Amino acid sequence: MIDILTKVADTLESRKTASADSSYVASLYAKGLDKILEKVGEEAVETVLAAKNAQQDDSQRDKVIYETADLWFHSLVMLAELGLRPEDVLTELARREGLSGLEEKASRKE
Ligand SMILES: N=c1c2ncn([C@@H]3O[C@H](COP(=O)(O)OP(=O)(O)OP(=O)(O)O)[C@@H](O)[C@H]3O)c2ncn1[C@@H]1O[C@H](COP(=O)(O)O)[C@@H](O)[C@H]1O
Repeated sequence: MIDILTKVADTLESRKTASADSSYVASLYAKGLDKILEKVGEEAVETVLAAKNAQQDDSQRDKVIYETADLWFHSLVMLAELGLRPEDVLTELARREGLSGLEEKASRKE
């Protein structure tokens, strides 16, 4: 399933030469990084609101998945705009795997 991140990232890369009229991603690139960051922020807020609603109402759980997909997608566009890849983030997560968050935080304070 992680392959989908690579596949979408490849599509996002190919949209760098596409016309803004034919591609939503190309239209975001044309508007620039600030617009992309605005979308990431907007989708993050929508994800938080969906999660809070799902806490009260199980029927809202699908909305959390939908909004998280929007957030991940726009984050991938942000990475692409900056010349970064989802694999870079996955490598960082892999580096952290098994490293206790509490221990890591404590080591920063020393
Ligand atoms: N995964 C996605 C994806 N998820 C969400 N979206 C779009 O993201 C947009 C954001 O939704 P909103 O409701 O926030 O947008 P809006 O109100 O139209 O936006 P604003 O005017 O407020 O900026 C919608 O147009 C969605 O269709 C996506 N658009 C594209 N992709 C992937 O990107 C690929 C390339 O897309 P195109 O460049 O459009 O061909 C596609 O093949 C998909 O794999």
